[in-house]
Amino acid sequence: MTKKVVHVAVGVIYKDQQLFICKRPDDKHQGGLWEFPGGKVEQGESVFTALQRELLEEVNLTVNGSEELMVIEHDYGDKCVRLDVHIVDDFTGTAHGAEGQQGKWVALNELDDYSFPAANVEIIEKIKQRYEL
Ligand SMILES: Nc1nc2c([nH]c(=O)n2[C@@H]2O[C@H](COP(=O)(O)OP(=O)(O)OP(=O)(O)O)[C@@H](O)[C@H]2O)c(=O)[nH]1
Ligand SMILES: [Mg+2]
Repeated sequence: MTKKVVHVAVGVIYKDQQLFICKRPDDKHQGGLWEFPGGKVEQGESVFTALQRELLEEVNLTVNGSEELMVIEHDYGDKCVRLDVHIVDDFTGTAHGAEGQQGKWVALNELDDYSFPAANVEIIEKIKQRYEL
């Protein structure tokens, strides 16, 4: 039987050589680790609409446009995810953890100081290539 895959829209929020990241609540899947804001794509919803909805809910940003970076499938054992990762550099608003979670702007060359879920290793590699770090 094929495993159910959870489809997730993930936003790499970029401004002036920095990314906005959030800390996942301890009680959630991969809790306590840092993440790029985002969440599940609902039935019948486009990835871009999910991205807009999740980033407004989680970090209070209005996404005007985004660009696909990559799609990653990762099996955590307890859960299988498909991350549809987009670079978000066209947005309005001031980013903050709008659901009470910790959130911060981190310089691209300091990303390695933060622990992310295993699926994010590839994302971070790709970001480094893109911004020539
Ligand atoms: N948002 C986000 N999720 C990620 C990342 N990396 C990663 O493996 N995930 C996984 O993707 C899944 C989606 O997550 P989510 O918990 O944000 O979903 P959601 O916002 O819809 O929240 P919910 O769980 O309250 O419904 C989680 O299993 C999470 O562990 C990442 O960088 N950002
Ligand atoms: Mg989320």
